[in-house]
Amino acid sequence: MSAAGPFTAAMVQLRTGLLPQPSLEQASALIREAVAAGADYVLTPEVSNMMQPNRAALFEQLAFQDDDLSLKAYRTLARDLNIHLHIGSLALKASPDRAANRSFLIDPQGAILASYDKIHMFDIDLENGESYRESANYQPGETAVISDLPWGRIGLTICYDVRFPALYRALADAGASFITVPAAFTKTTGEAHWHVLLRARAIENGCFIFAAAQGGRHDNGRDTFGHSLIVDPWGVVLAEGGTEPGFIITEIDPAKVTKARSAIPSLQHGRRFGLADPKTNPEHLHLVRGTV
Ligand SMILES: O=C(O)CNC(=O)[C@H](CS)NC(=O)CCC(=O)C(=O)O
Repeated sequence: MSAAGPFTAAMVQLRTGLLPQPSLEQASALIREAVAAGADYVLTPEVSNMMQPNRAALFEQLAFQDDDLSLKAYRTLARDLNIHLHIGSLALKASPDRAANRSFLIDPQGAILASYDKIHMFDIDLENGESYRESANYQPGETAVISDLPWGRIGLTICYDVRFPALYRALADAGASFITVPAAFTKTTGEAHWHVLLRARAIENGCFIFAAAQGGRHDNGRDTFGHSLIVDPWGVVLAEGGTEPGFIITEIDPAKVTKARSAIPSLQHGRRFGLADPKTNPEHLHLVRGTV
Protein backbone atom coordinates (compact mmCIF):
# COMPACT_ATOMS: atom_id res chain seq x y z
CA MET A 1 0.00 0.00 0.00
CA SER A 2 1.43 3.41 -0.90
CA ALA A 3 2.20 5.79 1.91
CA ALA A 4 -0.53 8.22 2.86
CA GLY A 5 -1.27 10.39 5.84
CA PRO A 6 -0.36 12.00 8.13
CA PHE A 7 -2.85 11.08 10.83
CA THR A 8 -3.13 11.34 14.60
CA ALA A 9 -2.72 8.28 16.80
CA ALA A 10 -3.51 7.99 20.51
CA MET A 11 -2.68 5.27 23.03
CA VAL A 12 -5.13 5.01 25.90
CA GLN A 13 -3.52 3.82 29.15
CA LEU A 14 -5.67 1.95 31.64
CA ARG A 15 -5.60 0.34 35.08
CA THR A 16 -8.19 -2.30 34.38
CA GLY A 17 -10.04 -3.86 37.29
CA LEU A 18 -11.85 -7.12 37.86
CA LEU A 19 -15.12 -6.39 36.05
CA PRO A 20 -15.97 -5.45 32.46
CA GLN A 21 -18.53 -2.67 33.06
CA PRO A 22 -16.36 -0.19 35.02
CA SER A 23 -13.47 -0.96 32.65
CA LEU A 24 -15.67 -0.07 29.68
CA GLU A 25 -16.70 3.21 31.32
CA GLN A 26 -13.12 4.20 32.16
CA ALA A 27 -11.81 3.32 28.71
CA SER A 28 -14.70 4.94 26.82
CA ALA A 29 -14.21 8.24 28.65
CA LEU A 30 -10.50 8.28 27.79
CA ILE A 31 -11.17 7.31 24.16
CA ARG A 32 -13.60 10.25 23.89
CA GLU A 33 -10.97 12.58 25.38
CA ALA A 34 -8.36 11.37 22.91
CA VAL A 35 -10.71 11.95 20.00
CA ALA A 36 -11.57 15.43 21.32
CA ALA A 37 -7.80 16.06 21.23
CA GLY A 38 -7.72 15.06 17.55
CA ALA A 39 -7.13 11.30 17.38
CA ASP A 40 -8.09 9.44 14.17
CA TYR A 41 -6.86 6.10 15.49
CA VAL A 42 -7.01 5.01 19.15
CA LEU A 43 -5.44 1.87 20.66
CA THR A 44 -6.28 0.53 24.13
CA PRO A 45 -4.17 -1.95 26.20
CA GLU A 46 -4.23 -5.72 26.48
CA VAL A 47 -7.23 -7.07 28.41
CA SER A 48 -9.08 -3.76 28.35
CA ASN A 49 -12.18 -5.46 29.76
CA MET A 50 -10.89 -7.19 32.91
CA MET A 51 -7.81 -8.45 34.71
CA GLN A 52 -9.05 -11.35 36.76
CA PRO A 53 -6.49 -14.00 37.76
CA ASN A 54 -9.04 -16.24 39.49
CA ARG A 55 -10.20 -18.80 36.98
CA ALA A 56 -13.72 -19.31 38.34
CA ALA A 57 -14.34 -15.58 38.65
CA LEU A 58 -12.89 -14.98 35.18
CA PHE A 59 -15.14 -17.56 33.54
CA GLU A 60 -18.16 -16.11 35.34
CA GLN A 61 -17.56 -12.84 33.48
CA LEU A 62 -16.30 -14.08 30.11
CA ALA A 63 -18.64 -13.89 27.12
CA PHE A 64 -18.33 -15.33 23.65
CA GLN A 65 -17.40 -12.74 21.05
CA ASP A 66 -20.93 -12.51 19.62
CA ASP A 67 -22.41 -11.83 23.07
CA ASP A 68 -19.72 -9.58 24.50
CA LEU A 69 -21.19 -6.28 25.68
CA SER A 70 -17.85 -4.43 25.69
CA LEU A 71 -17.22 -5.29 22.05
CA LYS A 72 -20.75 -4.18 21.10
CA ALA A 73 -20.25 -0.89 22.97
CA TYR A 74 -16.86 -0.26 21.37
CA ARG A 75 -18.29 -0.87 17.88
CA THR A 76 -20.97 1.74 18.57
CA LEU A 77 -18.37 4.12 20.00
CA ALA A 78 -16.14 3.81 16.92
CA ARG A 79 -19.14 4.73 14.74
CA ASP A 80 -20.27 7.59 16.99
CA LEU A 81 -16.76 9.06 17.05
CA ASN A 82 -16.03 8.25 13.39
CA ILE A 83 -12.59 6.79 14.17
CA HIS A 84 -10.60 3.63 13.80
CA LEU A 85 -10.85 2.16 17.29
CA HIS A 86 -8.45 -0.63 18.14
CA ILE A 87 -9.23 -2.50 21.35
CA GLY A 88 -5.82 -3.93 22.24
CA SER A 89 -7.47 -7.01 23.57
CA LEU A 90 -10.53 -8.37 25.30
CA ALA A 91 -10.65 -11.50 27.38
CA LEU A 92 -13.37 -13.57 25.70
CA LYS A 93 -14.72 -17.08 25.94
CA ALA A 94 -13.26 -19.27 23.19
CA SER A 95 -14.82 -22.52 24.37
CA PRO A 96 -16.57 -23.60 27.58
CA ASP A 97 -13.23 -23.96 29.39
CA ARG A 98 -10.78 -21.78 27.44
CA ALA A 99 -10.44 -18.03 27.04
CA ALA A 100 -9.04 -16.04 24.11
CA ASN A 101 -6.88 -12.93 24.43
CA ARG A 102 -8.21 -11.21 21.28
CA SER A 103 -7.43 -7.86 19.67
CA PHE A 104 -10.09 -6.01 17.62
CA LEU A 105 -9.55 -3.36 14.97
CA ILE A 106 -12.88 -1.56 14.44
CA ASP A 107 -13.55 0.81 11.54
CA PRO A 108 -15.49 4.12 11.65
CA GLN A 109 -18.66 2.30 10.56
CA GLY A 110 -18.38 0.01 13.57
CA ALA A 111 -17.36 -3.04 11.53
CA ILE A 112 -14.59 -5.38 12.74
CA LEU A 113 -11.78 -5.02 10.21
CA ALA A 114 -9.51 -7.57 11.85
CA SER A 115 -9.12 -9.63 14.98
CA TYR A 116 -6.05 -11.37 16.32
CA ASP A 117 -5.57 -13.96 19.08
CA LYS A 118 -2.35 -13.60 21.09
CA ILE A 119 0.06 -16.27 19.87
CA HIS A 120 2.67 -16.40 22.65
CA MET A 121 1.48 -17.30 26.14
CA PHE A 122 3.18 -15.66 29.13
CA ASP A 123 4.20 -18.74 31.14
CA ILE A 124 7.17 -17.56 33.15
CA ASP A 125 8.78 -17.66 36.59
CA LEU A 126 10.77 -14.63 37.70
CA GLU A 127 13.59 -14.75 40.23
CA ASN A 128 11.59 -12.59 42.64
CA GLY A 129 8.88 -15.26 42.88
CA GLU A 130 6.43 -13.68 40.44
CA SER A 131 4.96 -16.43 38.32
CA TYR A 132 2.44 -16.38 35.44
CA ARG A 133 0.66 -19.19 33.58
CA GLU A 134 -1.38 -17.51 30.87
CA SER A 135 -1.86 -20.83 29.10
CA ALA A 136 -3.76 -22.20 32.10
CA ASN A 137 -6.79 -20.10 31.11
CA TYR A 138 -6.11 -18.93 27.57
CA GLN A 139 -5.73 -20.78 24.29
CA PRO A 140 -3.07 -19.30 22.00
CA GLY A 141 -3.75 -18.01 18.51
CA GLU A 142 -2.06 -19.59 15.50
CA THR A 143 -2.07 -16.93 12.81
CA ALA A 144 -0.46 -13.55 12.35
CA VAL A 145 -2.86 -10.83 11.21
CA ILE A 146 -2.53 -7.68 9.14
CA SER A 147 -5.12 -5.21 7.97
CA ASP A 148 -5.27 -2.03 5.94
CA LEU A 149 -5.90 1.39 7.43
CA PRO A 150 -6.40 4.46 5.21
CA TRP A 151 -2.82 5.43 6.12
CA GLY A 152 -1.06 2.14 5.50
CA ARG A 153 -0.92 -1.46 6.59
CA ILE A 154 -1.07 -2.48 10.23
CA GLY A 155 0.12 -5.67 11.93
CA LEU A 156 -1.49 -6.89 15.15
CA THR A 157 0.39 -8.38 18.10
CA ILE A 158 -0.12 -8.47 21.89
CA CYS A 159 2.24 -7.96 24.86
CA TYR A 160 4.55 -10.97 25.33
CA ASP A 161 4.58 -11.42 21.54
CA VAL A 162 7.07 -8.52 21.54
CA ARG A 163 9.80 -10.96 22.62
CA PHE A 164 9.47 -12.96 19.37
CA PRO A 165 11.04 -10.86 16.60
CA ALA A 166 10.21 -13.33 13.81
CA LEU A 167 6.54 -12.42 14.12
CA TYR A 168 7.35 -8.73 13.62
CA ARG A 169 9.58 -9.46 10.65
CA ALA A 170 6.79 -11.52 9.06
CA LEU A 171 4.36 -8.62 9.54
CA ALA A 172 6.83 -6.10 8.12
CA ASP A 173 7.59 -8.39 5.17
CA ALA A 174 3.84 -8.53 4.55
CA GLY A 175 3.82 -4.75 4.26
CA ALA A 176 3.01 -3.50 7.76
CA SER A 177 3.98 0.13 8.39
CA PHE A 178 2.50 0.09 11.89
CA ILE A 179 2.67 -2.73 14.43
CA THR A 180 0.58 -2.70 17.58
CA VAL A 181 1.70 -4.01 20.96
CA PRO A 182 -1.10 -3.50 23.48
CA ALA A 183 0.28 -4.72 26.80
CA ALA A 184 -0.09 -5.52 30.47
CA PHE A 185 3.65 -5.79 31.07
CA THR A 186 4.74 -6.61 34.59
CA LYS A 187 6.43 -3.75 36.45
CA THR A 188 9.48 -5.97 36.98
CA THR A 189 10.05 -6.96 33.36
CA GLY A 190 8.89 -3.60 32.05
CA GLU A 191 11.56 -1.73 33.98
CA ALA A 192 14.18 -4.03 32.52
CA HIS A 193 12.98 -4.60 28.95
CA TRP A 194 9.97 -2.57 27.75
CA HIS A 195 11.62 0.37 25.98
CA VAL A 196 14.44 -1.70 24.51
CA LEU A 197 12.15 -4.36 23.06
CA LEU A 198 9.70 -1.89 21.52
CA ARG A 199 12.40 0.35 20.06
CA ALA A 200 14.24 -2.68 18.68
CA ARG A 201 11.10 -3.97 16.91
CA ALA A 202 10.60 -0.49 15.39
CA ILE A 203 14.23 -0.10 14.29
CA GLU A 204 14.82 -3.58 12.91
CA ASN A 205 11.61 -3.48 10.85
CA GLY A 206 11.49 0.23 9.95
CA CYS A 207 7.96 0.57 11.25
CA PHE A 208 5.97 2.53 13.81
CA ILE A 209 5.25 0.72 17.06
CA PHE A 210 2.02 1.57 18.86
CA ALA A 211 2.04 0.30 22.45
CA ALA A 212 -0.88 1.06 24.76
CA ALA A 213 -0.18 -0.15 28.28
CA GLN A 214 -1.80 -1.11 31.54
CA GLY A 215 -0.19 0.76 34.43
CA GLY A 216 -0.13 0.87 38.24
CA ARG A 217 -1.52 -1.28 41.07
CA HIS A 218 -4.60 -3.18 39.87
CA ASP A 219 -7.52 -4.47 41.98
CA ASN A 220 -6.13 -7.98 41.40
CA GLY A 221 -3.00 -6.94 43.33
CA ARG A 222 -0.71 -6.89 40.28
CA ASP A 223 1.59 -4.02 39.36
CA THR A 224 1.88 -3.25 35.65
CA PHE A 225 4.54 -1.06 34.13
CA GLY A 226 2.57 1.56 32.21
CA HIS A 227 4.68 3.81 29.94
CA SER A 228 2.52 3.56 26.82
CA LEU A 229 4.78 4.35 23.88
CA ILE A 230 4.61 5.54 20.29
CA VAL A 231 7.91 4.78 18.55
CA ASP A 232 8.77 5.92 15.03
CA PRO A 233 10.62 3.78 12.42
CA TRP A 234 13.97 5.31 13.39
CA GLY A 235 13.43 4.22 16.99
CA VAL A 236 12.57 7.68 18.30
CA VAL A 237 10.03 7.72 21.14
CA LEU A 238 7.41 10.22 19.92
CA ALA A 239 5.19 10.00 23.00
CA GLU A 240 5.35 8.23 26.35
CA GLY A 241 2.91 7.79 29.21
CA GLY A 242 3.58 7.48 32.94
CA THR A 243 1.87 5.03 35.26
CA GLU A 244 -1.54 6.73 35.58
CA PRO A 245 -4.55 6.11 33.32
CA GLY A 246 -4.79 8.68 30.53
CA PHE A 247 -3.70 8.93 26.93
CA ILE A 248 -0.76 9.94 24.79
CA ILE A 249 -1.23 11.37 21.33
CA THR A 250 0.94 12.38 18.39
CA GLU A 251 0.90 12.95 14.66
CA ILE A 252 2.11 10.00 12.57
CA ASP A 253 3.81 10.60 9.23
CA PRO A 254 3.78 7.27 7.32
CA ALA A 255 6.44 8.62 4.92
CA LYS A 256 8.92 8.00 7.74
CA VAL A 257 8.60 4.26 7.05
CA THR A 258 9.89 4.61 3.50
CA LYS A 259 12.64 6.97 4.68
CA ALA A 260 13.89 4.60 7.39
CA ARG A 261 13.77 1.57 5.09
CA SER A 262 15.61 3.46 2.31
CA ALA A 263 18.34 4.56 4.68
CA ILE A 264 18.81 1.11 6.21
CA PRO A 265 17.31 -1.62 3.99
CA SER A 266 17.51 -4.37 6.60
CA LEU A 267 14.24 -5.90 5.36
CA GLN A 268 15.83 -6.42 1.93
CA HIS A 269 19.22 -7.51 3.26
CA GLY A 270 17.61 -10.00 5.66
CA ARG A 271 16.46 -12.10 2.71
CA ARG A 272 20.08 -13.03 1.95
CA PHE A 273 20.02 -15.26 4.99
CA GLY A 274 16.90 -17.09 3.94
CA LEU A 275 14.53 -15.77 6.58
CA ALA A 276 11.07 -17.17 6.09
CA ASP A 277 9.14 -15.24 3.47
CA PRO A 278 5.51 -15.15 4.66
CA LYS A 279 4.34 -15.27 1.05
CA THR A 280 5.78 -18.76 0.84
CA ASN A 281 4.37 -19.69 4.26
CA PRO A 282 0.74 -18.64 3.90
CA GLU A 283 -0.34 -20.87 6.77
CA HIS A 284 1.60 -18.60 9.13
CA LEU A 285 0.14 -15.35 7.87
CA HIS A 286 -3.55 -14.80 7.60
CA LEU A 287 -4.09 -11.68 5.56
CA VAL A 288 -7.12 -9.69 6.64
CA ARG A 289 -8.03 -6.83 4.35
CA GLY A 290 -10.05 -3.88 5.51
CA THR A 291 -12.90 -2.22 3.72
CA VAL A 292 -10.96 0.96 2.94
O1 LIG B 1 -3.68 -12.13 32.90
C1 LIG B 1 -4.22 -11.04 32.81
O2 LIG B 1 -5.06 -10.62 33.65
C2 LIG B 1 -3.88 -10.16 31.66
N1 LIG B 1 -2.84 -10.67 30.84
C3 LIG B 1 -1.56 -10.35 31.04
O3 LIG B 1 -1.26 -9.61 31.95
C4 LIG B 1 -0.52 -10.94 30.12
C5 LIG B 1 -0.49 -12.43 30.31
S1 LIG B 1 -0.24 -12.93 32.00
N2 LIG B 1 0.75 -10.33 30.43
C6 LIG B 1 1.83 -10.43 29.66
O4 LIG B 1 1.84 -11.03 28.59
C7 LIG B 1 3.06 -9.70 30.22
C8 LIG B 1 4.31 -9.90 29.40
C9 LIG B 1 5.48 -9.35 30.12
O5 LIG B 1 5.37 -8.69 31.13
C10 LIG B 1 6.83 -9.61 29.58
O6 LIG B 1 6.98 -10.13 28.45
O7 LIG B 1 7.80 -9.30 30.28
